[in-house]
This record gives sequence, structure tokens and C-alpha cells, in this order.
Amino acid sequence: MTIAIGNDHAGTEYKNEIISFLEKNKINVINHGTNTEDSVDYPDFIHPVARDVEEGKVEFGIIICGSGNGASMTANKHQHVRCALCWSQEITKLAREHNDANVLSIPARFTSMHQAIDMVKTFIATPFEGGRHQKRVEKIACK
Ligand SMILES: O=C(CO)[C@H](O)[C@H](O)[C@H](O)COP(=O)(O)O
Repeated sequence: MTIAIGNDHAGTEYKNEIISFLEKNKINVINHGTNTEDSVDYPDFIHPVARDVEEGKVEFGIIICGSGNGASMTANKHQHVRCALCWSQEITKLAREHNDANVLSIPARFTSMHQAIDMVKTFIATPFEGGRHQKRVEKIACK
């Protein structure tokens, strides 16, 4: 599995820990940066992640910013991207089971590092339930 990851300056520390976790678990990572804590504009680092998902280069994207909102808004501008802003393991599980989310947005300034890693574990390990959710997910895309 390969995962694309991107973040703004508020998410760099969490991104680094998440990459360590993923690589320890033999998951390939495409890191779109940013890689410092110098102030940047989150769209510059989120669009490349969403594009990788949109183009089928990766199965999942992980994006991180302070509140998770700007990153999520940016990613959801892309066709075929279903980005979920999550702040707990349970919400992450539901985002995969019910919404077939393919991008996880993490609010670095409002979750602990432990919670962030837990959410990543849950995100990549939880299958989409399909069934009654399938037609709902198909209706998300604007015609
Ligand atoms: O999504 C965001 C804003 O919609 C993020 O929280 C950014 O990380 C945040 O705006 C950055 O704020 P800063 O004061 O420039 O560090």
C-alpha cells in the first residue's frame, strides 16, 4: 500500500511521527511536505495529496493542519476525493465504514499525537461496509 501525505506548518511534527509509524509498518509514503514549521499556505501542500488520490496513484491520503478544516475543504474540491475531518478513533472508523473516506484530515492542534496515530491505524485498517451506504456514497458526487 502507498499513502500520500501533506500538511501545513501546524502539522509537520505530527506528519513526521505518522510517516515513522507507516514506514515501520511497511507502508510506502509519498510526502508532499511541508517539512518545516515555517508558516505556509495549506492548499499548496494539500492539493498534491488530493491529486494523487484523484488520479488513483494512491489508495489513501492523510492531510494535517491546525484545525483540519482548511485541509479538508481543499481536498474535497477534488473529484473522487472523500475527505473526512476526524478527531476520534470512532469517527474515523465510521468515515471508512459508512462514507468510504479516502482522505483523513487530522486537526493537529486539537488532537494528541496518540489520538492521531490511532486514527491513522483505524483509517487504513477499516473496510467500507458497502450495502445501504453504497448508493449514498455514489450520490455525494455532483453530477
Ligand atoms: O485549516 C486551517 C485553517 O482553516 C489550519 O488550522 C491552519 O493550520 C491554520 O489556519 C494556521 O494558522 P496560523 O495562525 O497561520 O499558524
